[in-house]
Amino acid sequence: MSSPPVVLAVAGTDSGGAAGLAADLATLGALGCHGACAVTAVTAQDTTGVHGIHPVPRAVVSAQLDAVVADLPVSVVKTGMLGTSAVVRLVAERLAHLPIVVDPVLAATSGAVLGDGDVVRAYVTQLLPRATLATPNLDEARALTGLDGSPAELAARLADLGCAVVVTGGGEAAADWFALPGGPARAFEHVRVDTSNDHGTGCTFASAIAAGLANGHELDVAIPAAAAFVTGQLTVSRDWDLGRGRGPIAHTTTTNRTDHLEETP
Ligand SMILES: Nc1ncnc2c1ncn2[C@@H]1O[C@H](COP(=O)(O)OP(=O)(O)O)[C@@H](O)[C@H]1O
Ligand SMILES: Cc1ncc(COP(=O)(O)OP(=O)(O)O)c(N)n1
Repeated sequence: MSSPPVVLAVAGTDSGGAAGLAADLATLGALGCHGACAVTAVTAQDTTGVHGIHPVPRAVVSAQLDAVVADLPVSVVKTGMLGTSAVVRLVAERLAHLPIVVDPVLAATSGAVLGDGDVVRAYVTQLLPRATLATPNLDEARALTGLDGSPAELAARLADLGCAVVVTGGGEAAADWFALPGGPARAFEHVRVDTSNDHGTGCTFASAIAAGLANGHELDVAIPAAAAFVTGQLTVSRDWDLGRGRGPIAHTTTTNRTDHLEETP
């Protein structure tokens, strides 16, 4: 049997298991990839919000990147919460030879700040010009551009930094806006799931795109396929009742596998 493609997720942890590395590794595994990881921050987080953030020192993030890249054939890098401008610069310097999908995490849905002004500047000047794709939501696109335009305008403006961009349309919108450098944005429309169990959608979406690229697909295939994956997982968790806040998008598979239990004597 051939080995799966390897995707390196560089991101923070969510103790509630909805967003961050929990979402990344579950999504990568579900989509046929081996997920390696470098932890950038530990958050005390649940469905109601972020209660504490502990950034991992740059040297410890660096050691994790070195260990993975020296040993595993990484095809694609996916970044989530990087936490500090030093870690944004580190990723830009150390991993620029690989395709990078950047989810520029600046805030959680609850409003908690996961990246400050220095982090925004480091994304704009260091990482986005070296990235393959960035996947900001509308608030993150506004913070990165300093503008208050439409999702299409912001996608096109951000793409001028040198990478492809998808401005995601959570909330009421059922479209994501995709732009390549120098071109206008176009919409990828998809079905909207009516649910409040949507914590972790951004991480799941970006990881699913990274898995699509690692499996050999182009962006214009990987992006709508990732949106379809998110829609499917939101449908699985639509009626769940987990936690007191915005519940997790499903990271389970749609089938409940029990065959391994039946084989146990
Ligand atoms: N209720 C929903 N139904 C279907 N797709 C959704 C829904 N909410 C978000 N998405 C999709 O999930 C992906 C991540 O978007 P978004 O939720 O905006 O990211 P973030 O979690 O970073 O704010 C996008 O493809 C977006 O269109
Ligand atoms: C540790 C950590 N990383 C990223 C996020 C943001 O998650 P995302 O899926 O982009 O968005 P929300 O689910 O918060 O809307 C996070 N909360 N924690």
